[in-house]
Parts: sequence; C-alpha cells; structure tokens
Amino acid sequence: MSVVFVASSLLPTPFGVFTMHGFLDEQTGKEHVALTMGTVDDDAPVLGRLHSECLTGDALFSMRCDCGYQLEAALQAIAAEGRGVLLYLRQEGRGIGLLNKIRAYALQDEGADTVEANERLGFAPDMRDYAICKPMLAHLGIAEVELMTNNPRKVKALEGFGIRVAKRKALQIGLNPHNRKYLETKAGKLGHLLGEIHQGEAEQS
Ligand SMILES: Nc1nc2c(ncn2[C@@H]2O[C@H](COP(=O)(O)OP(=O)(O)OP(=O)(O)O)[C@@H](O)[C@H]2O)c(=O)[nH]1
Ligand SMILES: [Zn+2]
Repeated sequence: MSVVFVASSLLPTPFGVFTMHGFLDEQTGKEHVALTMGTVDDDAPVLGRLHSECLTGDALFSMRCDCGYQLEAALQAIAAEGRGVLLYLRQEGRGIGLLNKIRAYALQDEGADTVEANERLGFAPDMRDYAICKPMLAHLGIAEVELMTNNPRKVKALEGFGIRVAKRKALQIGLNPHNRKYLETKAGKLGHLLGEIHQGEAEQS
C-alpha cells in the first residue's frame, strides 16, 4: 500500500475548525483527505467516520442517497465532542467512479435497484477497498475508533487490518421519498443496519 502523507492545513467549517491532512495513493493517483479535530493520537478511542466520496450527495445536494446528510451529521458530531476524525475517501460510486454511477442511476431511473444496476454494468455491488485507511490512520496515530456507520463491512475491514472498533455508532439520517428504495436495498441486499431508522423516521414524518 503506497498511500503517503503530503501536507496539512487548517480547514474552517460552519461546524468548527478542523485540520485537513492530504494523502496521495501513489498506485492509483487518488488524493484522499482526513479531517481531524482535537488530539487524536493519545490512544483513547477516537470518534471516527470513513466517508466514501459522493459528489452528487456531498456537494450537489442530491436526495437520491443519504451521503450529504451523513457527512454533515458526522462533522457536527465530531465538532460537538471537540475530537475526532473523518476520512474522506475518493471511492466515488462505491468504487465504480462518477460516470459509471451516473450510468447506474440511469438504470435505476428505469426500475433497477442499486445492486442490480451495478451488476448490469458488469461491476460487483460494492468495489470499495478500505486498505487505504490503514496508512492514513497510522500517520494520524489512531489505533482505536468509535465508528459512525451503518455498514458492517467498514467495521470488519478496519478490524481486519488491526484498528480496534470500540463501538459502532449508527448514523441514520436523511430518509426522504427519493432515497427510500436505495436505503431499503442497502439494508436488504448489502447488509446495512438501517431497520430502525426507517421505522423511526417514518413515524416522525
Ligand atoms: N454504484 C453506486 N454507488 C452509489 C449509489 N448511491 C450512492 N453511491 C455511493 O455509495 C457510497 C456511499 O458511501 P458511504 O455513505 O460512505 O457508505 P455506506 O456504505 O452507505 O455506509 P455508511 O454510510 O457508513 O453507513 C458513495 O461512494 C456513493 O457515491 C448508487 O446507486 N450506485
Ligand atoms: Zn451518495
């Protein structure tokens, strides 16, 4: 794994001032980012999130998924604790890239679900490899996290390369009529732990 640290700077946000650490994957040319707040290399479990890039949800306000809502909620949670880490991983479209994600969305517009769409395009449902996180967390001095996710694969992946996951914290937010089917497919076919949110949010709305 050839992910190397390149530079750090401050990153002021509406939620607080983070430190941004830039990394380069020399094999793929992908540029990954970690945002940290507070002291994270002191051996106590760090509130953390692995966030896979979603240009449409994170930057373009898409309601087809829950990514933008989760990104904001994770940064807010870290700011509220005054300590934490968010790895922003350039794994657009669960690893198939933006243009293929648009192709997959086109198939979904015609009725396919998110898994079927990937498969029709010749991809596995989820192509992400979390090994890039290992050198990033090592650089930051983080060995144990409380992970904000509904995705058990992320927990398994971290534990697989020696990062302790002291706790999984559900990150269930942003359910709307446009992403209900997407979230149901994630729960039904990809193993995401989302059951309660659907009930909870449906009852509230
Ligand atoms: N291929 C494909 N990717 C999608 C689709 N909708 C969203 N994505 C991508 O799915 C990924 C979602 O990332 P995350 O929110 O970090 O991961 P997650 O597996 O949902 O897990 P948690 O949010 O941690 O519970 C991003 O890379 C999105 O670009 C889709 O319909 N097809
Ligand atoms: Zn998204």
